[in-house]
Amino acid sequence: MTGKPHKQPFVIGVAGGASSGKKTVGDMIIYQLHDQRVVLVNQDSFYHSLTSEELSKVHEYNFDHPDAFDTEKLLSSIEMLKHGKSVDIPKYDFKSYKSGVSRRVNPSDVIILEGILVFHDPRVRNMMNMKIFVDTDADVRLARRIRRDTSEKGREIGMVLDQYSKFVKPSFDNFILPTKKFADIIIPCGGDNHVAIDLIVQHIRTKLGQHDLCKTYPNLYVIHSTFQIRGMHTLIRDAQTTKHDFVFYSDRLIRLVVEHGLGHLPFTEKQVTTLTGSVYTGVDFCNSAVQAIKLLLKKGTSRSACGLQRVSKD
Ligand SMILES: Nc1ncnc2c1ncn2[C@@H]1O[C@H](COP(=O)(O)OP(=O)(O)O)[C@@H](O)[C@H]1O
Ligand SMILES: Nc1ccn([C@@H]2O[C@H](COP(=O)(O)O)[C@@H](O)[C@H]2O)c(=O)n1
Repeated sequence: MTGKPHKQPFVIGVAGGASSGKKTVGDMIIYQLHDQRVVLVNQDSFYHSLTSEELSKVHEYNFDHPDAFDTEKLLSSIEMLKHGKSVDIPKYDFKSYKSGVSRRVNPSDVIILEGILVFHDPRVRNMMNMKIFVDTDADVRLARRIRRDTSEKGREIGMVLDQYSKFVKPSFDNFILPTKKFADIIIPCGGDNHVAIDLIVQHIRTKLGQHDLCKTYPNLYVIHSTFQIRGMHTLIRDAQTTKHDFVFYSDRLIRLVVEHGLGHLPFTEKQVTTLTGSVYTGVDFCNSAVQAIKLLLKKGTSRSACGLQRVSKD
């Protein structure tokens, strides 16, 4: 076998009612994962094109029913991406009700699959590593829908309201809401919920950073790679880097490792009295933690010892 073994991407499903904020949540995750390869796939891309007969009676067509989507194509597309292959995903036109030219989607570290019914089919659900349901009140969803459909899709407000009461609301109650129970995370207020988005992104980062070694050694922690860390690694690998810079950046990297390690050591609560006489409650490393640092100092090279001494006085 040649080349690197293919690492399966992390697949996130984002479901919820129409205009609940699914795409907004997906975009916010992408924004925060700027240093990873992330792709957003929209279930809307897999709407069946309408036949001329269906088109002539478009007001009777239920776009909120699971049968409105080509789920087989969606499944095979996600399967391809999961196996590290590029795939052509159709572009759906809400005005002509037809699929047009495709866009090429390349394999990524994270795939976000967003759509009203992405939790409906168990085969699609089972491809997901994380399932998010965006829970937004019906009146907010309707207000956003009216604004969006009249301004972006050029539809009459009467038609939007008819479609809502005839298909959108009943389908939400019958097909979308029952899939909420499959969610790992339910986000109230969608894109306004920054706390939920931060927690989700942290979890994804942890999962992406998990090497196979982490499965063998459950107490192994991998420091999250930032542009700063990658920049310093680039510098210390560069044959053109001066000795002074090599020492400077190696030292900074060693300190980062030690500081990160200290964060995993046991501690106890400790109270101290400050110079002004008030009591401050902080933490104190346990004896075992200090012993561990001393051991590292004994075994360490002179450079790592230097880095260690800067973060631990003992
Ligand atoms: N938190 C929010 N506050 C105000 N408007 C929002 C918010 N989230 C989404 N929107 C707007 O509502 C509309 C639908 O949002 P979108 O994320 O596309 O929903 P969905 O993907 O669920 O249909 C968009 O016009 C978007 O700009
Ligand atoms: N030709 C179409 C296709 C779909 N819809 C509506 O779109 C909604 C789903 O999209 P979101 O991005 O809002 O999740 C769904 O409620 C369909 O009724 C449409 O109006 N016309």
